[in-house]
Amino acid sequence: MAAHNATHTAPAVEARDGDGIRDREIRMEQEHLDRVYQRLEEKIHEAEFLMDDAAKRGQVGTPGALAERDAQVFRAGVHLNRLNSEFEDFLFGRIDLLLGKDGERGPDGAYTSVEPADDAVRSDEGGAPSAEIAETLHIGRLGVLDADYSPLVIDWRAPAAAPFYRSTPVAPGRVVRRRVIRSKGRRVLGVEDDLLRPELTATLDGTTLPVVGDGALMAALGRARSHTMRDIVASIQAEQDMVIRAPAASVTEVEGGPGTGKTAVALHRAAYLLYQDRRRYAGGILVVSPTPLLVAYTEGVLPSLGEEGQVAIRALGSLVEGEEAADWGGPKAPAEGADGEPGGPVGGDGRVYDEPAVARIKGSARMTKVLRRAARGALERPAPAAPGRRGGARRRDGAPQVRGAAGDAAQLSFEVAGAPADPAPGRTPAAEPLPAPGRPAAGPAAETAVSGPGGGGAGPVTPDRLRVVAFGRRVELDEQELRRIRQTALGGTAPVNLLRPRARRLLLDALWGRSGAGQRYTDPELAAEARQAFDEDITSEPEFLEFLDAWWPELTPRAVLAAMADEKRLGRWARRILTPREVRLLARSLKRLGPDGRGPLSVHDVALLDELNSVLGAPARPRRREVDPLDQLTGLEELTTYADRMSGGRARDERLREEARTDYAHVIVDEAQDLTPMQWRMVGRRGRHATWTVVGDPAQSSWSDPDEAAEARDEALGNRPRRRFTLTVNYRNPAEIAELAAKVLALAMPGMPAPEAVRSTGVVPRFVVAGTPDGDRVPGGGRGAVGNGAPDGAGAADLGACVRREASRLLAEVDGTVGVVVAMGRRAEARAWLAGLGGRVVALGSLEAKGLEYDATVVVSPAEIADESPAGLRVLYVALTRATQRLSVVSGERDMPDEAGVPDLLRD
Ligand SMILES: Nc1ncnc2c1ncn2[C@@H]1O[C@H](COP(=O)(O)OP(=O)(O)OP(=O)(O)O)[C@@H](O)[C@H]1O
Repeated sequence: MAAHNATHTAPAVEARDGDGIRDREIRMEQEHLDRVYQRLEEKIHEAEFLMDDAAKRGQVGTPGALAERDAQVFRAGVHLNRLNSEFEDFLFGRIDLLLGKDGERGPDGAYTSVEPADDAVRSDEGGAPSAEIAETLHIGRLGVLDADYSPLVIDWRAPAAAPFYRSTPVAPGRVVRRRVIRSKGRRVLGVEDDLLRPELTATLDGTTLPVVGDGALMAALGRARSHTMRDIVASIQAEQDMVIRAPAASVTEVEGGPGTGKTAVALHRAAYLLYQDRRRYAGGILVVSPTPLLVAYTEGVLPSLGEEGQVAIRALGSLVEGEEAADWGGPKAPAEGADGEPGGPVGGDGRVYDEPAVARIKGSARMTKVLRRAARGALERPAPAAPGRRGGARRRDGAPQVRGAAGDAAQLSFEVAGAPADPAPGRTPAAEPLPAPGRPAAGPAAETAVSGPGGGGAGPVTPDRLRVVAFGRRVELDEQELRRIRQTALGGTAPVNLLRPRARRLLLDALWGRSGAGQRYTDPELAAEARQAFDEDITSEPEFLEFLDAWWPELTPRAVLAAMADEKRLGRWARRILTPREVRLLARSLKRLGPDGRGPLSVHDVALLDELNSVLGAPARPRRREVDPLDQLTGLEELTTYADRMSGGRARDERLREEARTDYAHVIVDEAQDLTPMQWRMVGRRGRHATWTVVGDPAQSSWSDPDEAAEARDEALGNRPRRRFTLTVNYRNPAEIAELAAKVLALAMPGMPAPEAVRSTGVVPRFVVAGTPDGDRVPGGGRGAVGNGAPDGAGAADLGACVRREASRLLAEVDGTVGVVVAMGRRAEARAWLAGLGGRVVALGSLEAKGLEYDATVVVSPAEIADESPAGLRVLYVALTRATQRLSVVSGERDMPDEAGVPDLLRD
């Protein structure tokens, strides 16, 4: 077994005893747990009394009493909820401590000093050191004080609990013995001790301190895995505890290889921060995970730590309000059948997944500029391919002309004719002449005529002419002038949708200028009045608003993405930024969206939408009152009590706050190595004023350009000071599996140290070759492998049969889960291979395996996984490091296995 530098050491052997001592110790802990539950019950009664009392106060009826009642009900409700929670192991730890140096106690009743008093340890006559235990603390998920305020349980996040995690035999501080208590509900099942001062003869209440068990960490690591992650609160290791309790200020960066507990630590840190400063962090912590699968796997951890609903755990594809990527684990898109080409439509399994070449384009920081240009360019909408008659009473797309009412002070005439955004050189826009003004030149007179919106799913085409008859004169803004106005309005970097008022003003300026009306007034005040009336008349015409809607449409991010599916237009926007091939791939992939922008999104599309959201800006909207459908029916407001209304209002406020939240107090990024530059920009927008915890492993990155991503990461994190930590111990993989994975690490990132595995199972990985008879395998091939020679032209059927056999074998060997990891392109196939084997086995694409773990894994064709993308070797490293107990590697033809079945990539 590999040595490890974690804190749990082999306890002092002489202190061990048989089952008699164990049973006695369990009994003692049971008595303590009974006391804790008795106290909890008292607290529950207290809370219930409070609620009851508060309800009575409500009957008094004064507003002050009602508000007080609300506050009490709220507080008592929260309290009751927490106390009633079913904890699997409410109490899980205990430390026995020497007397503290200064003998002072903190608010929780525990001694505050970390170091022992000078006279805490005596030397007996023979020179053997001995000591009396001065303090015993029990550690649990919540703090519980006795009626006399002495601590029955210390919250695991309290400073007094830190020595439970931090003490090592090298620096034990005051801790003599650390005990992990295994309990379920109200029953203590077992205890596991570590002795941190084995040289000491310690006594508690006059009897020698016994030591029981083989160490809690190993017991925790050996447990079968389910489809959800467990908390590690009972066995957090010292180097992990340093991260969890790191001060929240600035940026905490954590690196560590597979299985070093990065995800676990990040989640425990969220719980710790809430404990430390609930006011600051409540509801304001965002945890970003790469996939919905990882979200589902981890989302039970915080509730198990007593923190429910305070922390938002979101997959990268779900960060934009109202949008969700139809990728793995996310909602399925309606399947259209895969066409096998990069960036093609939806895959056969209804999932939207961008091929690496497309993902690389969409994730690149270069997209920032392309999107900015696209958002401006998409204001112009080309006409449909076959133009109809234009001008006069008809638009060129054939939509009927609309006649509107004339204004009061001035009658105006508009004509709007659609035209392509990019007219062929030399084309002169033709328009029918407008009817002559219907009134004498003494006053402004005209009739109104404007083409209506419509024409194709993409909305109206861009009008290329605006004609107004005002003050008896025809005023016209032609295509060139309109374009000039648009360019002027677009100057600067303000969000496009917010520039509409500016564009409107520039249009009016131009019309006013052309009308020559300004010159008629020598008195500036009269001129200003006339101008105001002119503006009001024009802008009160619905036709003018229609023109504006068509000429400066309010753009949605999806509409802009859809516009980018036009390769020609995209080519213009991406000039000198993307290569023609990239333009082709990108446009092709965006064809998944219809002309109106509707359609399934990939996880990378979501980051593009978020960027567009900020480039476009949301126009201010009049607030709409929320109407209860019942009110609409009855016309009556439902009768509610003051408190009901208050709590309803509170719930609604909370919901609105949650929905609108884009800025968090703390952002935790898991698997940070995988964020593309565009995703960093998206996440960065959610933590502009936040402190950060960023955990990741560069060796597991599936992004092909780490330098570009690092730049975007720096930008998102800003110049806040950073505190760096490295985790070095692999708690997931046994040494036998870690050793094999290290070979791929050496290829993927030469010189990168692999984390040290903390345990060994004695079971070496199995190597199996598809297309060879299963029964012929010879145990004990290279490195203990099992192999049976080269493949005999293994096809997909052979591969499938072989994988199924391996999965069945592993299901019989382990109690928990089995993960079968294949190249992304084989996901649907792999699911079919495993059909009928039950819920313990899962098929995963290599990118989906990120962050997950299984009792056993089957890694299918390392060569296929490695060849799938430029980051393929790192992706393979991820696949090989998912197992907690057993690993089988199945090779196909491409893997070039040797006679022992070991594929080329995994040989020395
Ligand atoms: N101190 C600990 N006590 C018990 N189990 C632990 C401890 N630390 C980590 N583990 C376990 O090790 C496994 C790996 O942890 P985790 O998934 O957090 O690692 P990771 O560094 O995020 O891995 P990866 O980079 O591969 O995603 C989990 O099963 C976790 O519960």
